[in-house]
Amino acid sequence: MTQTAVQPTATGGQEFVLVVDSLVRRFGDLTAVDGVSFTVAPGETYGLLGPNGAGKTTTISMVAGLLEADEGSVTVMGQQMGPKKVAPKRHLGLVPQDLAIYPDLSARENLNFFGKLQGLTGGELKSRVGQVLELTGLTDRAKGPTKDFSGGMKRRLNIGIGLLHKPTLLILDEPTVGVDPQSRNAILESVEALADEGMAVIYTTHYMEEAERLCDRIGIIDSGTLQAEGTRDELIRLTGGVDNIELSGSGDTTTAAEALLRLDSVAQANPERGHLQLTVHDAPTAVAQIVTTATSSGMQLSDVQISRPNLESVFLHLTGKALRD
Ligand SMILES: Nc1ncnc2c1ncn2[C@@H]1O[C@H](COP(=O)(O)OP(=O)(O)OP(=O)(O)O)[C@@H](O)[C@H]1O
Repeated sequence: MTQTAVQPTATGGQEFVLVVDSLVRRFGDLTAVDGVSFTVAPGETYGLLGPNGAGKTTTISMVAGLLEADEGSVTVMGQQMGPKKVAPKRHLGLVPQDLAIYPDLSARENLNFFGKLQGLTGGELKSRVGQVLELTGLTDRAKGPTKDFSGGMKRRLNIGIGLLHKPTLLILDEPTVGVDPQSRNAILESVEALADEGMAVIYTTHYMEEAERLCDRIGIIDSGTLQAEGTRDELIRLTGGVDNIELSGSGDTTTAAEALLRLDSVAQANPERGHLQLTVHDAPTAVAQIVTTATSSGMQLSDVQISRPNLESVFLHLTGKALRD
């Protein structure tokens, strides 16, 4: 669960699409990335979740071979990555935060242009462009200059360009920042479809809902360091795994609190006038017994609210600050 250096395997790392080992990158006095290690397996979606300035873009710039690492290494399909390396870059599709499309060309013309740059020709190019237009939901808008597109449509096309050559590993850097809800959903659905087809994906975001929905494993990054990594459930267990239940209503909350504390599921009970705050284990299972006990010990309930920990709680627990400042 906690961060450990990942050793490339005897097979040259090929059981993983990507092995990132102890990466460090400094800008002057600032250490933007400070010993980050993680792996991504075939078909896995790995989320890098952290606030602005955490070091996500710097990390993936080194993963994509755009930026030299000061220390550490990146191995893609068993090949060492770096700014001067060509072979490992063929496995990657990088979708940067900044748009790289020609505004006077249509979506199809942009895809044809970038497809040719990537070495696609003839029937293969035509069929890939058609598939990518479909996947990004732009088939109906394939004609007409892209300068007329919404921000979300431009971003979908940007993703499409990264997919043309069928990369083994797709890297998406905050692909939903500033897009409308409809495009956001279309982007998330496309990523799910690609992962279902077996593509490995790195997805950076500061939206915890996106990480929760898409990612098989999540690395929580702050101040250039991976604070923890694991599945959503593994990360949530780091918070102690306790849930909160708030009972509202009239009656004797102090007596109800005493009775509730005798239940195995209730760890803490704080009575206030008209409210009772409970810290409990496994709220969905425990709630029925809690309601019965509170009612039979003198509370008349008007409302019951359950809140469970999420990745925001994990981030708060690990760093003492909110994910979205
Ligand atoms: N070329 C650079 N020169 C100097 N400092 C840089 C450079 N690139 C990044 N930084 C600094 O490194 C730190 C990490 O930045 P980075 O862009 O990797 O974070 P991020 O998690 O991707 O944030 P965001 O969500 O805002 O994109 C920040 O403090 C940033 O200001």
